[in-house]
Amino acid sequence: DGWFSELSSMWPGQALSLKVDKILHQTKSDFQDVCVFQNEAFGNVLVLDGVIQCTDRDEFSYQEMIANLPLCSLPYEPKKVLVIGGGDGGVTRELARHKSIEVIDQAEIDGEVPRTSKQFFPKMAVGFDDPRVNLRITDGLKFLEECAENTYDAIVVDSSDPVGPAEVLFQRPFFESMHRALKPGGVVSTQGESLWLHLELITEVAKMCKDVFVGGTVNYAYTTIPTYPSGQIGFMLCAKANDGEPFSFKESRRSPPEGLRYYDEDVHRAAFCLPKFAKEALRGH
Ligand SMILES: NCCCN[C@H]1CC[C@H](NCCCN)CC1
Repeated sequence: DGWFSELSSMWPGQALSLKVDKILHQTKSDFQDVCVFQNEAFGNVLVLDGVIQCTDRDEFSYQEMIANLPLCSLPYEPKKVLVIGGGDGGVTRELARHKSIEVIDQAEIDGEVPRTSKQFFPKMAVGFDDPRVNLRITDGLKFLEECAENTYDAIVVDSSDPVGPAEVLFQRPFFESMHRALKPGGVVSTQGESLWLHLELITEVAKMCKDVFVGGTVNYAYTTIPTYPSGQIGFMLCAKANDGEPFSFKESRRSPPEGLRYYDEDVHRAAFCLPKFAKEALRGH
């Protein structure tokens, strides 16, 4: 039997390998290679351009955290949220657990991803079945530039890495368009890469976010997830200023929805406890 190794210039000299029990799907969309294979340890594995996106066994860690760290930090009930990316549907599933939400808009650039997820990851694609979800196959940056200001309580950016279609989602114009689209006090949660692999990038993004979210709050948090390089991944969390109202992501203010397996209040607090080398880098000294 063959093995899949996640070789990438983004993490030189290292690569997670997973045994390929069976290749279930392989295609090339307008944007990227799409592959699904079966692995005895993690179930179905989704790979885009050779990079692991999610697996049956551990996807809940990332999806629950990227959605609940921002939403449970809000001091009020969110009504309108936006997902950029997230074509596998997992983040949408987690947002839909929040009953106060009335509208979940979603902009995913590659229609092949939801199509593939519906066929091979039904437990994630279930997110798209919720009547509040408006999935559009479109470029997230363009979607944001066209949406009215002060529209969303929360925006979740479930992106791939800053190589390929998602590169623009790590740059200033994109964060400025999110800031404009958020209501005062609104929050953003983005796929924020790993402290062990991309601390310089994370530090640059954090600095840029503090400039864009002037008067607001920017924090980095992380979760453990075995199938991402270094076994963990982080989230950049930004809150738009709201008339000088104090705000912090570090305490959850709303109780978590039912049915979670990773996120709770303790995990919320712990997610912001960074190792010394990262704290110092992010504090800018
Ligand atoms: N909805 C799940 C998709 C999550 N996106 C992935 C997050 C991890 C990333 N590689 C790991 C990067 C190394 N820090 C690929 C996209």
